[in-house]
Amino acid sequence: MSAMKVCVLFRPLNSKELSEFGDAVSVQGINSESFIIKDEKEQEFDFTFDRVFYQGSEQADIYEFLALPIVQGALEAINGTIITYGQTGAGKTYSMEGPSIVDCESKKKGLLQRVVDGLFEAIMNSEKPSKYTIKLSMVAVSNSAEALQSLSSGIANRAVGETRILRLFLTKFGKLILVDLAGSEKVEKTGAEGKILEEAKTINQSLTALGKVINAMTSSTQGKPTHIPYRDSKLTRILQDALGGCSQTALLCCCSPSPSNSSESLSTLRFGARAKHIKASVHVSCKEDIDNIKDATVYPNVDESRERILAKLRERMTAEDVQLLEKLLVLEGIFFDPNSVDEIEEAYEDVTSRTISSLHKAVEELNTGVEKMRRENAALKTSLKASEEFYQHQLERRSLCLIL
Ligand SMILES: Nc1ncnc2c1ncn2[C@@H]1O[C@H](COP(=O)(O)OP(=O)(O)OP(=O)(O)O)[C@@H](O)[C@H]1O
Repeated sequence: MSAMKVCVLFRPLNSKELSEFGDAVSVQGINSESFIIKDEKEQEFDFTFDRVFYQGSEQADIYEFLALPIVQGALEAINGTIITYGQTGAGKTYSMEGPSIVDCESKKKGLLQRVVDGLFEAIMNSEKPSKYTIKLSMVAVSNSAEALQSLSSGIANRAVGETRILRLFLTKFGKLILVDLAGSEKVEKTGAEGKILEEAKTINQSLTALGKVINAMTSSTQGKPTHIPYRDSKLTRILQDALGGCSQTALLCCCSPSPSNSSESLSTLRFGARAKHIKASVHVSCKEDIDNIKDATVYPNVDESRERILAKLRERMTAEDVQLLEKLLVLEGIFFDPNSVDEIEEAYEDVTSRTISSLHKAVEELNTGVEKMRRENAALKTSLKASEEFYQHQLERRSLCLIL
């Protein structure tokens, strides 16, 4: 089984598509996993995914297949990520949030509401609900309604068109990330100008970076470690855990079934097909990590959490290096929440990369210095040789005079 669960959703035809093409569709279902799609030239392409949700599918079915195992995993300390991908208007936000986060008919609730409800329900039904704390980016929330209200107001404050990333942290347990990616269509098709064009370009850059990461992860390397360019964009950095770490990830590729959008749908499906090939082997270390987390004792206060993080760093570095790193973090003005292992790791990564680049700079300077000294040395040798020849010549002349 692939490490990433990849599903496809075909939303219902919208009124524009219906008026232009009637009820014509480019998709022909084979079964719940496979279908055929025709491009503009009527060429057929067949695809198979973990599950295909055709027009008229229930939001509850998508949640149960795609997200429920991730919610259950979060309670078992496995990080989870759910991503919706596809062109503008393909149904990403509808799948994630339904028509509205709060005040939503229960049948139409999206993945977000169902994940939050599912999480609180599982916690309330657990033997010891008090051992769980849920944080929404860093704000503690105590029930589903409070969480959804905060998410709803947070979402209302975001610009339309950008990628929305929602993070839910279960302190001491898993972290859940829900990502509603920005539209994946080509910039030209949006007809964007000015500020919107600039925004579209940034979106394209982060989607390109995501594509590059997935390509790097799925390229055959014949046993050689491949460089995965996670740091190329904020999006791929945030998704680093989801794509390469100890995590369960689900990707919902949202498509229009209309022939008018077949080329964009095909590009979304090809992206999904590529993501499906991310090897399960990148998750091999997961089991051990999860067992370690499960076995770990509960750390009730900040000092103990900090100690746990430092202990983790000590495993990789000498005590002296850890002390230096602590000092460096303060000097560099990198502040972090001592409760969050992720943040300290990010800070650690930042310091490491900065240290590496200063080392690179120092090596470059040294090389320049060495080169300069080499040139000076060569020049000295040449002038020494010239002096030797001069004196030799003088000596020979004097000897000649003496003989004469
Ligand atoms: N499964 C669905 N059932 C009914 N209506 C849907 C469904 N999916 C999408 N729609 C409708 O299609 C329209 C566009 O959907 P949506 O806003 O989710 O697109 P999107 O992919 O998030 O676009 P953008 O990238 O612009 O955010 C909305 O009016 C939404 O109500």
